[in-house]
Amino acid sequence: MAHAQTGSRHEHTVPDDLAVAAENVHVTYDDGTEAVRGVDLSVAEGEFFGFLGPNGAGKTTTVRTLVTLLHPTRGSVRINGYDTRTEPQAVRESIGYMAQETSIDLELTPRENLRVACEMYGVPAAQRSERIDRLLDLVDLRDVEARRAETFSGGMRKRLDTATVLVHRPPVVFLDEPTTGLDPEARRRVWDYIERINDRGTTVFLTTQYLEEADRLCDRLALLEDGQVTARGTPDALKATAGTARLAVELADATDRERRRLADALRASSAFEAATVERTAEGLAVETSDVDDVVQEVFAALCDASVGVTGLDVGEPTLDDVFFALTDGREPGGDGRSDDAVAPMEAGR
Ligand SMILES: Nc1ncnc2c1ncn2[C@@H]1O[C@H](COP(=O)(O)OP(=O)(O)OP(=O)(O)O)[C@@H](O)[C@H]1O
Repeated sequence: MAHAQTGSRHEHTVPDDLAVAAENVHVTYDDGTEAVRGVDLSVAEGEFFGFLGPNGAGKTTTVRTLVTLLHPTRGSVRINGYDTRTEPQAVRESIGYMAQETSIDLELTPRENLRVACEMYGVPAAQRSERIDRLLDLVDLRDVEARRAETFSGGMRKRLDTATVLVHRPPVVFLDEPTTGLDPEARRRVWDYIERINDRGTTVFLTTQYLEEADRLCDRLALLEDGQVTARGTPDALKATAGTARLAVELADATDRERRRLADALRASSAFEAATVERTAEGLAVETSDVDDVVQEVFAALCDASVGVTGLDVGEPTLDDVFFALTDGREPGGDGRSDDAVAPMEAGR
């Protein structure tokens, strides 16, 4: 276990009705590296929370602090209402933590691994067998339950790993890059599984580098850069900050007269306060930050003006666009394309 410097008692109080409540958390390693510099996080019970950031941003350090493996140098953390500093045992009993490195014993079968986990987490003996059966079904390893894990693929090992952190039915699980290195099919199965446990009410705190999945799965996201949260919000809110979507309208008759007639009709409509309309070779392009309303307005204007349309294409911003812009070209979890320092930005809380 790595050791972080321990500091003075926390100066702040944090609410205890959240699954995760971190306030002004700093973590400085013994060599002076300030890996986490003033992080605030609140995750509600049942939430699916995504924690993203480029390599070395401090995600793993933060997660290890939340799960009591490191002490914050400054600041305070409550997990399920328990203080990580004064009640670490209660915190550990109420969480599951899957580290980046697998913690399963490759010499053992899935059933044996789960039995060991049940013992470790103090699952009552009478409940073990049924609980293990259900977990093996949930992670789709029932067919291979008698095989040693060393014969498993990376995806099967990850699924078994995820099952072992759930034997004590923790209300919150922390998953650090659970699908890195897996092929798309294996990744899909791990995501399905994580989604299922969240559907059953488990709070999920996930670090991942797969932004499409983060967009699909997470209720809210935080972006960590250089030890600080620089953006947070729902995936939709974050995408909205990336600015504009672009609607390309291809007209059957793209003469100047026809394009001007339609552009005037579009500009006159009320949804167009936040949109710009420009002429293109094929017809028109509309840039807007309010894509839902504006698409409807475009349709209405096209119909009213009886304009012939041969194509309509909507290009919406993705989380990749958002984070690529925010991190100055370094992708969250990616290999990094620039080492430049980036200015902290706040994208709505
Ligand atoms: N035990 C340690 N001692 C000193 N510095 C460390 C230690 N562990 C991590 N660091 C440093 O702390 C910073 C944050 O590292 P951390 O592993 O938390 O980032 P991360 O966002 O999880 O990165 P990755 O996505 O690559 O896992 C980095 O500069 C790293 O080199």
